[in-house]
Amino acid sequence: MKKRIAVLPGDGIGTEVAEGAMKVLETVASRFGHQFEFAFGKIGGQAIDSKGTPLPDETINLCKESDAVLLGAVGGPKWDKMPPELRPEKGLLGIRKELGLFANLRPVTAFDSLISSSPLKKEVVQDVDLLIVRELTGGIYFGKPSGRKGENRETAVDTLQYERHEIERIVEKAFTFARMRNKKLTSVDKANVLESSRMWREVVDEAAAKNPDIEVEHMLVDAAAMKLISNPKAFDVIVTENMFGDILSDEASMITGSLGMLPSASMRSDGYGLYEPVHGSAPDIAGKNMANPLAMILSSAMMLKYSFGMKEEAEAVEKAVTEVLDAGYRTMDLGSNSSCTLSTEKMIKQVVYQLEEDDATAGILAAYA
Ligand SMILES: NC(=O)c1ccc[n+]([C@@H]2O[C@H](COP(=O)([O-])OP(=O)(O)OC[C@H]3O[C@@H](n4cnc5c(N)ncnc54)[C@H](O)[C@@H]3O)[C@@H](O)[C@H]2O)c1
Ligand SMILES: CC(C)[C@H](C(=O)O)[C@@H](O)C(=O)O
Ligand SMILES: [Mg+2]
Repeated sequence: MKKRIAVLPGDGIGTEVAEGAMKVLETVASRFGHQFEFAFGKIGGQAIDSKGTPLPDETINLCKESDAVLLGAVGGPKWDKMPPELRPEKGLLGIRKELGLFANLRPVTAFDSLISSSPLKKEVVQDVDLLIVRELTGGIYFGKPSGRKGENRETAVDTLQYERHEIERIVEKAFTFARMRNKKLTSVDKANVLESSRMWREVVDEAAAKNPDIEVEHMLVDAAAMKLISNPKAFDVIVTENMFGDILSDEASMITGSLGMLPSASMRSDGYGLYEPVHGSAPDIAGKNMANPLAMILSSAMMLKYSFGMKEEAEAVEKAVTEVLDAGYRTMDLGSNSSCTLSTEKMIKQVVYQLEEDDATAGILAAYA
């Protein structure tokens, strides 16, 4: 299969980890006989510096003309004092909105060999496998008005607004995923305070009545934050609005041991998607060849599965990552076990090597079959 992939490495460790996803995809292409063409675009601080805007039109067009998008990360202290419209994050929010990517899937999987990397107890994290379905193009991130008011700009305004149809489509997606998994859906809101959350609950209840095969529960976001750490195994699929999903997913990353382990897919209904790690540009470790590339690599596996329908290829990538971790290889964020601590580049090489090894083993097994 021939596919064109837009690559937007962005800032900080974004460029380092995007390299990993491309190397892994090249290996997948040669192992499975596909052709992946990478087309590069600028976003975030990188785009501000060279084009004067965090989201140049050519980047939007490049994404629209591609079969899927890979994005590293945006942001950094260099641009933190920029006016709101010229912040790198505006580029990320803009591309999500522009491409209509309303459904952000953030799977949280506890790898057996990383149980001791988590700050939580072994019995709490072992076997956790949950999916956060985060609404991505509405809510307080996009509400109008927003900004400063008053003679001395002493009033700051952010507006939390949701249209019913925006809630309906994300809730429908969440039911679909719950059906494909363990048929349990937890809707997280703040219905004891927010009107948008009360409408959210109404929509979920209506959908629950139409989908009686799915067990549905409502949970307030503060309690959900607590439960995610005390008993994450109680969750299967979590559906929630934009900002709650942002916060809960970083929290949930600690179940896996590191923010550097969480991949994500930002999708619309036709299967088109942008694939990005949950983490940011990590200015504290950027340029040091220390970042964990696995969240980005696992995001590329999500791309293979969800946008290209390449399930076997996606599973091969996930298997290679699991094997590398089982063999004891770690990046710094997963806890320093000196002899097996790898740089970003070496971790990428290890995953590529494992993918090639698995291919050779599959070839040998086929010859004997
Ligand atoms: N999707 C995105 O592009 C995205 C997401 C989150 C934050 N950001 C931006 O990134 C910048 C930094 O934000 P932040 O520091 O709050 O969040 P961050 O996710 O960049 O980093 C938080 C902490 O996690 C560590 N970390 C993150 N990813 C890692 C990886 N792959 N390997 C090892 N350690 C990793 C960092 O070193 C840091 O200590 C900000 O400008 C923010 O707006 C961008
Ligand atoms: C950088 C920021 C705009 C972004 C978000 O809040 O959506 C990030 O935190 C994420 O989780 O993808
Ligand atoms: Mg976030």
